[in-house]
Amino acid sequence: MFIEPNIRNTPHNSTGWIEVVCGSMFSGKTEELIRRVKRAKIAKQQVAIFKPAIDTRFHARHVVSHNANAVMSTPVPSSQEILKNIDKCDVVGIDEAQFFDEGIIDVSIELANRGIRVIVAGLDMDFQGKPFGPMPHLMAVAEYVTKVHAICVTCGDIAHYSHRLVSSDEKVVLGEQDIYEPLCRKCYYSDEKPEVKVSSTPTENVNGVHKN
Ligand SMILES: Nc1ncnc2c1ncn2[C@@H]1O[C@H](COP(=O)(O)OP(=O)(O)O)[C@@H](O)[C@H]1O
Ligand SMILES: Cc1cn([C@H]2C[C@H](O)[C@@H](COP(=O)(O)O)O2)c(=O)[nH]c1=O
Ligand SMILES: [Zn+2]
Repeated sequence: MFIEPNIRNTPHNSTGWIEVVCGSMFSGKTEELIRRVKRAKIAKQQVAIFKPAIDTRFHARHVVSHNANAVMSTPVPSSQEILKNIDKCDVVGIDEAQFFDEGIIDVSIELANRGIRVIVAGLDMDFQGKPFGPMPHLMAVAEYVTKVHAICVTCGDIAHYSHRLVSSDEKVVLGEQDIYEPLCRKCYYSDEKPEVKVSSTPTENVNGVHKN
């Protein structure tokens, strides 16, 4: 379990840093982000949480985990909006970071250089097993990287991949268990993995984002 190196910014350790929490879908990234943020609040720290505006699956103004744990957040259309929405705060949480533009890297560095603890959660890989958006760069510049894992729905092993169950080559297709399942390496690369369903017609298309 991740233990905060300096939970309190005393005059002796008033430096910022970047933490990345990454893994497949259902691996507990959001739960871990919420856990860290709640502990910061218990330590009477000022916390601000952001998520990309396209991610409205559960709630527009909350970051919500798959087991219904939730904290208030500000949806923003771009990474620059995070800087505009920061007042006085000690900790900034960013969920679904894979959906942000590349500017999220400099924004995270800028915040950490200002003395803020930045906690970034996101998918390390897309459904094809390719690095997702700004995540690899964020992992490189972070002081701390935590990889979390789901349970493979086929064999019960540790899952590292998000297998898409509908046929679409779009990088971004928002969805849940109906569209994705977490698989371990062996099951993901197996020829016997569950067949991809014929593409369903997207019900919504916001800025090129399909929402099934
Ligand atoms: N196959 C699975 N493996 C692990 N957790 C799962 C699985 N399917 C559903 N869950 C639920 O998902 C929760 C994690 O949700 P969440 O933090 O939102 O994950 P993430 O943000 O990584 O998608 C777990 O605590 C568990 O209740
Ligand atoms: C693998 C993969 C996922 N997505 C989408 C599906 C969900 O809406 C989010 C991930 O949410 P979670 O909090 O990690 O469960 O991302 C996508 O658009 N493209 C992909 O390849
Ligand atoms: Zn497996």
